[in-house]
Amino acid sequence: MGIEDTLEKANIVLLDIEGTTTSISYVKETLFGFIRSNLEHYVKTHWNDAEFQEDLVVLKQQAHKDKINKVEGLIEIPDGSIAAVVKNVLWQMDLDRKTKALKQLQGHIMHEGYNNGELKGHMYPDVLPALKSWVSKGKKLYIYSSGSIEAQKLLFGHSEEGNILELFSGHFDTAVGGKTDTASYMNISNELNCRCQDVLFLTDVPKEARAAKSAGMEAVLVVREGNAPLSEEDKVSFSVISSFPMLSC
Ligand SMILES: CSCCC(=O)C(=O)COP(=O)(O)O
Ligand SMILES: [Mg+2]
Repeated sequence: MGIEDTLEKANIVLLDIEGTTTSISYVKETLFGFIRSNLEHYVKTHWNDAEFQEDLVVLKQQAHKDKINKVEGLIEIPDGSIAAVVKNVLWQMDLDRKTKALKQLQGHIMHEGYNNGELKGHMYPDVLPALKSWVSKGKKLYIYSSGSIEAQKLLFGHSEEGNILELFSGHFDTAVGGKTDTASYMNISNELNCRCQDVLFLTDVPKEARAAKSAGMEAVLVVREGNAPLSEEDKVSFSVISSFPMLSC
């Protein structure tokens, strides 16, 4: 099967963000840099907000789980300690953890940056024209990212190219499961009421591509400047593209 047939066969395109639509440096340096710089101030000024109190409950639940699992380096969160919350979040960010607790709070902190114009979601220049063309051909587009659905909507709702949310038919985050778990892709196909074979998943991470493929989806690896290099085995196992139009007929 040629690479163009891969897109032709799929009714649904499921897209990863970091390393696929958007540079890793935007996520790691700009977005996470904004969160690191604003974290302490955010925690202090939102401490009594209902939304932050909910985030705190989830952070504490995660810390409790980490304690039971003897996670190395864990920063515990005693009641009322702003400093411990900040340290715990920075520790999780240093490890690039994908916990619900971290991603939920990150989404809430970045909200302010997108709303005041300090943050604009990065997209590679080939992404928007390709997405428009795929939608015009009847494809349905969905996002699946470790970033919370709220963070996904902020990025594409305040992108460098404007609000492009209308191109997407829906969003998934780790509420359906982790991105390297096969079951997550089955959960997505169940939620979309489609067969896994109808879905093409685009990602930069071979483990995610393997999980999607094990579920029965088609998966294509995306290489972008700054992404981790692919192994020879990955290059043999998957089609590899360096820009989205490489999939279009
Ligand atoms: C939605 S923007 C923030 C992305 C993020 O938090 C992250 O961990 C990247 O995850 P992805 O699954 O898009 O590689
Ligand atoms: Mg990625």
